[in-house]
Amino acid sequence: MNRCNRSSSRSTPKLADGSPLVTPSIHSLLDVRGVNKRFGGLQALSDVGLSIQAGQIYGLIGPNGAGKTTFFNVITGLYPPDSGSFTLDGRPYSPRSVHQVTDAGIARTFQNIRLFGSMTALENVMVGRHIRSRSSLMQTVLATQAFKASEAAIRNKARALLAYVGVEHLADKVARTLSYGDQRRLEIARALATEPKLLALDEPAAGMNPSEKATLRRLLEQIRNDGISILLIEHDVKLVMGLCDQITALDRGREIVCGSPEQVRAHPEFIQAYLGKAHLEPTA
Ligand SMILES: Nc1ncnc2c1ncn2[C@@H]1O[C@H](COP(=O)(O)OP(=O)(O)OP(=O)(O)O)[C@@H](O)[C@H]1O
Repeated sequence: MNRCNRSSSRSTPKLADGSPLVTPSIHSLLDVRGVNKRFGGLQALSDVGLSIQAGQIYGLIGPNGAGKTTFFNVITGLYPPDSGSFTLDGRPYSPRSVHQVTDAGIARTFQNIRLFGSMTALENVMVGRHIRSRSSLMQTVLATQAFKASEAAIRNKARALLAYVGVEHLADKVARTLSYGDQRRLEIARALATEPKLLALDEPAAGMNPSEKATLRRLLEQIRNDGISILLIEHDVKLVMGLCDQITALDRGREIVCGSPEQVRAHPEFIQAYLGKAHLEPTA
């Protein structure tokens, strides 16, 4: 059962008279319940769920082998679940294929970066943008005025997205020559090009140095402030605790705790999963 407290832990900014700066639009964006997934004899997920409110950064954490990537892959259409129900933006949602997931409004990045290595940074983002292009095959073949205008718009939007994630100066560089941190940001730009409601990031800070992590954190906060919700798997607990509104911690395929960073940090099973039993035993 998903025991998560569904309200956001962050308070709405207030004006001097105490009224809210913006009218909070709290509604459930993604609701996932009762997901089970078995690989042969291994129960990788047991009755796992989560509820992401619009405007939240939601963290999925847990030790190695906890089931985070499996759950992510189920939500993003890579693995069919054995059971589970899904609602996105109030509508039933079937994550049956990557295309269906993108059309529904979820974009993702991968633990092992999956860029088109021999294409430029700009071309990589244009590929993501083409998914939203309205050009028909005939327009493409005939290279009509409408098609040319659409291509120019896609190029401009892709450039704007590179600027948004801070790598516009690398637009014409071949993707595989970019630094690790820049490749991760490029992957985020490509995912944003599909205009998602929810951006799902699998270990976005992996391999980053502290300064790259600080830049990433600012970027993710910016994306959230611009109205796109985020689900992230991340091993850097400090980053997750500082960034996320709500967190689910998994261990051995089941939810051990779900709540605000403070609630998760204080939970005995979370402490045990991360620090081992010794930490819980009272000192003499
Ligand atoms: N395709 C698969 N076939 C068989 N077993 C799998 C498959 N994918 C994952 N598993 C197993 O399911 C369990 C959960 O793995 P998963 O990768 O989801 O964990 P994780 O929490 O993402 O771990 P990590 O932090 O190391 O990436 C592990 O025991 C793993 O070996």
